[in-house]
Amino acid sequence: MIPRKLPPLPPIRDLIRVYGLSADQKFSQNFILDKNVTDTIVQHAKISVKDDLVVEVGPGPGLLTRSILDAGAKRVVVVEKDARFVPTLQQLAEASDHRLGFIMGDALTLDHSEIFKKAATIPNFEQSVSSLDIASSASISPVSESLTESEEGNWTPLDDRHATVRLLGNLPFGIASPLLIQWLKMMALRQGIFQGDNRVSMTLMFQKEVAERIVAKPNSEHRSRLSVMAQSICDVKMAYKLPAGVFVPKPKVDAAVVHFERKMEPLVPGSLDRLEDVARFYFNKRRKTMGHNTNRMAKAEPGVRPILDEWISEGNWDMNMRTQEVTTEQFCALACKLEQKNLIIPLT
Ligand SMILES: C[S@@+](CC[C@H](N)C(=O)[O-])C[C@H]1O[C@@H](n2cnc3c(N)ncnc32)[C@H](O)[C@@H]1O
Repeated sequence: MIPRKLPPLPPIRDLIRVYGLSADQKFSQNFILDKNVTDTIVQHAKISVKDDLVVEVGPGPGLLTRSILDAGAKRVVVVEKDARFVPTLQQLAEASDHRLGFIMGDALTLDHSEIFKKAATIPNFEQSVSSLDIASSASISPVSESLTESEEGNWTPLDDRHATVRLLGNLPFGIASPLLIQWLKMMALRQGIFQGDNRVSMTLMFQKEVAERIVAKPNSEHRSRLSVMAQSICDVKMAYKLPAGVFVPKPKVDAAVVHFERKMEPLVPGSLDRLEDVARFYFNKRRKTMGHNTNRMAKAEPGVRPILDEWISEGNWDMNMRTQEVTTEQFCALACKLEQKNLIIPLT
């Protein structure tokens, strides 16, 4: 299949000037104006004509969106909060051969069924979505073709309702972490665009320091609650580091793109809430030993002591290890035990 490309479009700098779209810090706007950079992000996202749905958060003037469309994506839905971008998004939608739909709204509070509704207005998608109960947990599209040649080659469709859904964004730095946590929790519960057995990936820009925390392995100085939550449910990879000078206006910090692929077998079944509580508790005192933190937890909530003892003896813990040395699997094991016994731990 030959990817459909966009026709020649005015340079993005001209659109910004003509429409008076100077960056507004209220929306954490730092634009990328170099198409080589946005094309590289899209390559890391592995976008292809076979993907069923690509969602972009915060398209702004739309250069990353152009790269997504140039890669041949057949159904792209973008979500943008700043209404000033309506004319440029409209122009891009018209140039896209009806492959692009846009929603003006807040990605933090958006009901994801709106994304499916918008996708359903994109030609070729209608038939597959007409049978979809948007509120249900069904998959979004009965397309199996996209999975037979998945790049890892290890995703086996369980039925013909699988789809490949990709989420991208040069995220507004101000809300990047809350957005990520929200999406990870939705992924865990298979909600919204992460529903059913869809193959889902996310390719997202963060401040470099946040990206380092997300991908940090045990023993890394960057290891954090975010590392544990993300790695419990996704395979994560630092894809692309970008200096601050790539953005206009230039932010105070460098940035990096992280690529996430949802694990077929997450390390915790269902909700991530318990895992978040466990990781928060231990990382609140990250330099303390396991022995110290575990005693602290048992003191704050005595009912948890037998679970902790069991966890420690099963894990054969060295009580002198520090929080940052604990593996994601080990934190997940404790979260699963607490979940099974329906025990809540204190938050500090
Ligand atoms: C860092 S800029 C990226 C713009 C463009 N994608 C680029 O790479 O040049 C972040 C974009 O997210 C938008 N945005 C900010 N908060 C948002 C929110 N809550 N929901 C959706 N979009 C948001 C901003 O208006 C802006 O267009």
